Amino acid sequence: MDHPTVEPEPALAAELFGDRIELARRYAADLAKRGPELGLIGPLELPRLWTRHILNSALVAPLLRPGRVGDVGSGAGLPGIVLAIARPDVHFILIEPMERRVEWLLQEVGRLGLDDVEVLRARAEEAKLSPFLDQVTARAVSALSKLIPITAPLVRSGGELLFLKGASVEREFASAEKAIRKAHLVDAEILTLGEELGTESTRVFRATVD
Ligand SMILES: C[S@@+](CC[C@H](N)C(=O)[O-])C[C@H]1O[C@@H](n2cnc3c(N)ncnc32)[C@H](O)[C@@H]1O
Repeated sequence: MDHPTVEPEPALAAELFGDRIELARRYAADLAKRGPELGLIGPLELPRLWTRHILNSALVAPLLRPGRVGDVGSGAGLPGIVLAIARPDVHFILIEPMERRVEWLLQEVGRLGLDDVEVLRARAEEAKLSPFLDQVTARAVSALSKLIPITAPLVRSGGELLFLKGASVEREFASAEKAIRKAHLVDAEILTLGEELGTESTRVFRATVD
């Protein structure tokens, strides 16, 4: 069966990736070619591959600090690989338990020549990271009330959780009050990124580990 047409690259992509745009193009092409067959993205996502997936992830790049960032449940490499392309000054650890997805991530990291990226086959709750992370990202892994207890223990005091969320983020935030308190999170907030750029916005839950 033929897959739907892949979204043409939006003009904003070159602006967001700067001199790393060629790597982003290669990743988009690889994901479009292999993603559906490997079960990394549904074929119906191809017509919105850039806007919904790649740019949605890239909008978070300015929130990262130079340091160690873990991406929990990286799957196709969203946002981990996209962020590693956009921020070569950051050390990334892509944390993913599923073997086939880990294989894809390792291959893609090699193909793109992303030197400062490690791939760790583990569930977040079993990952042993030393030293602790400065920041952790996650996208489409689970609701905040479940995601916070498995990710906050990986982050150093003063480090941050940055979760890319959908329209349900306010509801999830309200239900995660206890988890936020138990994990000693402070300054928890919801950010909306990308509105001024005329693209689909990205909702981000951000909080600091006390
Ligand atoms: C729906 S996919 C999303 C993948 C990617 N983040 C994205 O936005 O396309 C969820 C991913 O989280 C991974 N995952 C689920 N539970 C996890 C856990 N406890 N620790 C780490 N990864 C987990 C799954 O294996 C899967 O690859």
